[in-house]
Amino acid sequence: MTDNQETQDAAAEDTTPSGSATLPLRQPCERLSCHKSSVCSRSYFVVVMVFFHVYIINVIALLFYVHYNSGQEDANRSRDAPSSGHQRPESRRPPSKDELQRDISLPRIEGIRVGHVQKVSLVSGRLHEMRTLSLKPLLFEIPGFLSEDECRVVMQLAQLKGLMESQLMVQDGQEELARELNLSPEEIFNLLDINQDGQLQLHEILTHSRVRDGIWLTPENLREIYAGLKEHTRSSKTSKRGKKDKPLLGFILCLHLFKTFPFTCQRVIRLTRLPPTLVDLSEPLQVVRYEEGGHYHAHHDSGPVYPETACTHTRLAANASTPFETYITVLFYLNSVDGGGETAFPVADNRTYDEVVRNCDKSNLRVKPTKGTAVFWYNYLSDGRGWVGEQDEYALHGGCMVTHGTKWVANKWINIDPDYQRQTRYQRISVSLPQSKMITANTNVTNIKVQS
Ligand SMILES: O=C(O)CCC(=O)C(=O)O
Ligand SMILES: [Fe+2]
Repeated sequence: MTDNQETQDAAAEDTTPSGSATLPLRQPCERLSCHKSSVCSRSYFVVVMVFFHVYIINVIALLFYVHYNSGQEDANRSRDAPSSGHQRPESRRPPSKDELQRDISLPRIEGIRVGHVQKVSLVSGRLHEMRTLSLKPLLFEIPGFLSEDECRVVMQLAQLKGLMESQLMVQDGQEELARELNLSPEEIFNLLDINQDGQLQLHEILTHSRVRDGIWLTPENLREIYAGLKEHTRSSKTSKRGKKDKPLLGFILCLHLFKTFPFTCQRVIRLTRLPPTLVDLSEPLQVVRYEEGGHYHAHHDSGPVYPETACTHTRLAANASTPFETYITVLFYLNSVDGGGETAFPVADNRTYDEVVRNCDKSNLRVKPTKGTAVFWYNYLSDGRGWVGEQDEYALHGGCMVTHGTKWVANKWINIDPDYQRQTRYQRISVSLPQSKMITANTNVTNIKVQS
């Protein structure tokens, strides 16, 4: 034994209670050659055992983590999966406690900085780009959100609906539009048959009974449509389109939207990352058409939605004392406008403007309408705890005057009651209602306003 070794062994025996204080003094090969009965080997044994246990615990924790996460992903996937064809959204079944908890939190997209582009997965097999247009309000632009075909169909359907508003019977000229939609009677039936049970319940027709703000089809109107449809469906197998089509054609436009918009709704959920229940229970799409000279003065969308003007589903919860607010606006451009028609945000990112803007040119930010593009913004700030805070004054916006051509847009307003308790109560009641009582109007074009 060398002097050096003796010194080191002495040091090893003179160890602290943990026994580890002397270990770094040894060379690795020397440590291995320690005698079994020495303090050194006992400390080693303890250290190795500790490491071993920590390792095992880590492995177990990792396995738990992987298991838990894959479960979450499955749940998310089934939640996010586009409702193919005629499937109803999952939210129709009563949610579990966990789902409810998740469904009442409000994630917010980060804007990062003006001009920042992030990829979003809205449809399978394709990524969309989402560009931050302003941070105040938090405003994004997504080119190509709707396809050309989708824009066309929404405009045609809205046109048909507009024409239908005066009467249910199809007039000359409307037939041409209806023919363009090219729907077979079976397709019409399918579109009506929301729950796909092969039968038409009255509530499936009632869902679309709102003609325009505050005006509903009468029970008599509905009975006529219902009778006409049954007759039509029966005769359609044997005869070609004939006179019987007529009462139906006016109605197609409401129904067809079921086919067109569930996907839009799904995309909005993916885009905003909001709980599906919330989007599902919000107002139906509203279509707006501006003729030349048409414009919309600067305003906030976040005004309350009162029962007289709220759509079917919001009527369930909204009453004069508990109005819902428009938390998010998603605005779709259905066509590119030949001249003017920009959506203006007069005070975006810079509160320099102190009067109601009448001149679009002076707005801080103007978005040019481009077919298929969607823009969306938050009308409310966050309260910092994941819930609705103050109304965002920067969300002031308007539609500039259309100088050439026509402008078509559609609004999807996502409604929320800023009162957390009321909102959660509302969601709980709505999602646990049986489907037949659940009034789902989330895919209905409700109105055409001409702003002039
Ligand atoms: O037409 C636009 O660009 C804006 C429309 C709008 O703000 C609205 O309909 O509330
Ligand atoms: Fe607006």
